[in-house]
Amino acid sequence: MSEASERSVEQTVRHELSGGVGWITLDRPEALNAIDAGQRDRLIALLRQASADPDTRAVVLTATGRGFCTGADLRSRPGSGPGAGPPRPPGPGDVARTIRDGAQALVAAVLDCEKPVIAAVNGIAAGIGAHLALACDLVVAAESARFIEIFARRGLVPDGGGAYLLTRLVGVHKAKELIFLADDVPAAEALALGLVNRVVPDDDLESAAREWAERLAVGPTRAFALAKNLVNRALEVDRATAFREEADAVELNMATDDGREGVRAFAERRAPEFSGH
Ligand SMILES: CCCCCCCCCCCCC/C=C/C(=O)SCCNC(=O)CCNC(=O)[C@H](O)C(C)(C)COP(=O)(O)OP(=O)(O)OC[C@H]1O[C@@H](n2cnc3c(N)ncnc32)[C@H](O)[C@@H]1OP(=O)(O)O
Repeated sequence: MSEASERSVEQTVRHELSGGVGWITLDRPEALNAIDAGQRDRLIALLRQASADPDTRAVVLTATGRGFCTGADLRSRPGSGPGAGPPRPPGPGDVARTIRDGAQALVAAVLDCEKPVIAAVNGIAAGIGAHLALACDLVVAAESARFIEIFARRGLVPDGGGAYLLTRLVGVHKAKELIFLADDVPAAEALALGLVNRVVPDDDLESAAREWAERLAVGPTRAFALAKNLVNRALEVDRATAFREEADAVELNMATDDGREGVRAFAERRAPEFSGH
């Protein structure tokens, strides 16, 4: 039985809402926060709930110990309890379905979350764990953090949007280098590559993530959601589509309370009070 299955998924994937910020914390440090299917599914559920919850204005994704997330838990097998027989070999399409419904759904839950998601990377981010961090809107890394596109070490094809994310973040040649060579990328190099926004001393990670998250949590939440979607789509659509969707987003936002509050506050020479609606 994997350690994960001895503790509840609520214990190993913790959630706390504080000051409008939803904190999601992976807490299985003894396995460097590798995730099994249950933990993956809880992460997806929490991100989807955060997206819909009006009291959640921003999300921070972090972990305990020296691992942020080292990808799929390669030691836990579904139904691998005592007396379980040998694993059934996957049938045709089974693995592709697992990837679609699992790793890809997890990364999509981050990209589609209608709240800003900050990754506070406390340590090693490997495999789908790296993609979980890199899919976030803002990435703050501890100096000791490192990113590993580790799949090639396991003879695997990157999944969970690895090629999609890396190519957009660092370009074709560097993406192929990271995928083919699977070398560790220390935080400072990740910053130089544009994989992360900030690198801070390990002890300052939580406060740095909290500072950004609390600023976002009092900002124009709907405008952030609309802008996030425009940026996410910017590399996929042509200019005409991008300009049309931008104009539609501006019009949508002007119909929100915050879309009017910002300009009104400026005219009245006072600080805006954004409600998030
Ligand atoms: C979305 C996931 C759903 C999961 C569903 C089931 C999965 C089925 C497999 C199908 C996979 C499809 C999707 C794949 C996604 C991936 O992410 S594939 C990549 C998987 N991850 C890895 O290959 C990383 C494995 N870990 C390492 O290579 C090393 O630990 C490290 C990251 C390079 C760090 O090395 P080091 O600092 O030397 O620490 P260690 O001593 O190796 O590790 C400390 C303990 O943590 C345990 N551990 C680390 N990573 C994992 C892991 N991924 N799974 C399980 N356990 C892990 C490690 O075993 C050590 O434990 P102990 O031996 O008990 O001390």
